[in-house]
This record gives sequence, C-alpha cells and structure tokens, in this order.
Amino acid sequence: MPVDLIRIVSRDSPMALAQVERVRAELATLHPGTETTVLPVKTTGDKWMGDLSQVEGKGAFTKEVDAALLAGEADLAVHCVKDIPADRPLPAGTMFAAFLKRDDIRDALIHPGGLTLDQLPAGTRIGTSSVRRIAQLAASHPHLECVPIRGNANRRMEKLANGDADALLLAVAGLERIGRTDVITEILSTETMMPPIGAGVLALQCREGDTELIDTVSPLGDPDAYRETQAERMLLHVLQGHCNSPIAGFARVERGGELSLRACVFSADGKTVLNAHEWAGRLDPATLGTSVAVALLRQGARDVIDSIAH
Ligand SMILES: NCc1[nH]cc(CCC(=O)O)c1CC(=O)O
Repeated sequence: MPVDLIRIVSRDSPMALAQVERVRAELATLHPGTETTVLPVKTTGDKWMGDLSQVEGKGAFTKEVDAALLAGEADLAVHCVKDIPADRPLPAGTMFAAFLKRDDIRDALIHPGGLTLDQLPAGTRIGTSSVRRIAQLAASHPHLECVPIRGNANRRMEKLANGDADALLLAVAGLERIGRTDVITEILSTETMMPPIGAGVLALQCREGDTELIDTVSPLGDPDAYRETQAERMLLHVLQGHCNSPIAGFARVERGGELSLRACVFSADGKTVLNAHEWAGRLDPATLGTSVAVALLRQGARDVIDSIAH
C-alpha cells in the first residue's frame, strides 16, 4: 500500500524547489492517492558566502536537510547527488531510496555578449568558485581569469548582470530546472569541461527501515542512473577527494548496456591532468568505480589531491 502522506524536505533555492516539484509530479502520476507537503530549509551552504572549505565542505548543502529527516520532521529528502559528500557514508540512519532518471550532465557557458568559450578574449572574468571548473579552464584556456562567485544560480546571474563577472559556467541541468536555458550561449562538451561526480542526478533519501515509504517512492528510480551513480560515488569514495579536490568524471551506460567510467584528477593550476577510462565488462558498478580510482592512484592521484589544502 502506498503511504497517504510524504513530507518532503529540501534546500529552499529555486532550483531545489523545482526539483521537489518534479518528484511530486512523478509521485502524483504513480500514486494519485498519496499527498505530499514540502519543508524548505536553508542550509549552511546557502547562508555562507565565503570559501566552502571553511564550513564543513560539501556537507554544507545537505546537513540541515538530513537533520530534518532524522528528526522525523520530514520523510523524504531530495538532493542533487553532486552535493552529497562521497568521501564518507550517508548520515547513519538514512539511505537512498531512488535515483531519478538523469538530466543533462554538461556545463554551459553564459556570456551576455554571446561569445563561445574559444572566442572569449584574454582576461575575460569567468565567475566560478568550482575548483573543478577552475582547474580545467586553467589547463585549456589559461588566458581566461576565474573570479569567485557564490550563491544559487539565480543569484549568480544577478551578480553577472551587476558586472561582478563577464561570464558564468553553470550546469545545464540546473538551468533547465529553473527555466533559464535562454541564457546559455554554449553547451560545453564533456571533453571540454568534464562534469562532476553525480551531475544531473537527483537522489531520494529516506530513513532506514521506512519500508512503506521506500516501497512507495522506489519505482521512481531509474536503473541506468543507479548504475552510473554507484560507479561515480565509489570512485570518489576510494579517491577520498575533499571539497577542494578538482576531480571530474562520469559513468555512462553505453549502447549495448555496458557501463563505462572515465575520470580526471587535476592539480589546482591545471598543469597536472590524470586521466583514466575503463569499461565494466563483468564488473559491477561499484567495482568499476574502485578500478578507475585505483588506476588514478597509480598515476599519483593521492599526491595531487593531498597537495591541495582543505
Ligand atoms: N553546486 C550547486 C549545484 N548542485 C547541482 C547543480 C546542478 C544540477 C545537477 O547537477 O544536479 C548545481 C548548480 C551548478 O553547478 O551549476
């Protein structure tokens, strides 16, 4: 029997609330009798506009949401997988109930003048605080300058309009969710800008043992998103990357159903780029993630990751 009521907790940014609406719509189709309510919470990551490594790093966007779940104030949390730390287990007492069908995993350039990345003149200020984006731009477009910018996607676009930067890099999936794909001037290929672990995947997280709820929401899960996410998160877990680690990578269920995983570890200045790409063959997704991580560690990833302060 599907449950009568699901109280959903999430960050309160426009993007996060759009994500919740997707979950509610999918649930309404599947279980018209199940009612849903929304509990929006502000997280440390939303409030703190400084360097994320000075608060608790990546958990900054999930901590308060997970706390509401554990306190029984809500039954289901919706998170971007990209924002869920992978170097440590999920908070004790919680588990994933589903990974939704994956959205676009690529990053987009937003340049009010309409130029593409390769057309941007030297000294163009790219607003991004992402170590992953900064390192890749340093490697491929060293003539561009990255300037720190924080806040949710809507805020960043306001800051761009105010002249705090000349261009932005933002995830296509996020822009789709807030209905602002109109601002995109170029979608960057995964070769030009390798996405972060978990890009474009939404996770449903619940309390362990909440079996009726799990039975109600798990049909929303997508099997390919599950396999890809397992491989990607195991990679990050084995690498023990921290919030300041320029690590990028993505798994993909290719034609024929086989899973592949490629990943890069960069030094902060983009001068060192380690690269690995493997096919699962008979390996399960998590073992593929381990195997690619080990390949990167053999190339020296430990030193590269540890040389960056966090
Ligand atoms: N850091 C915030 C965040 N978390 C997830 C996304 C994008 C959507 C996704 O990948 O699920 C974004 C915005 C961005 O990086 O542009």
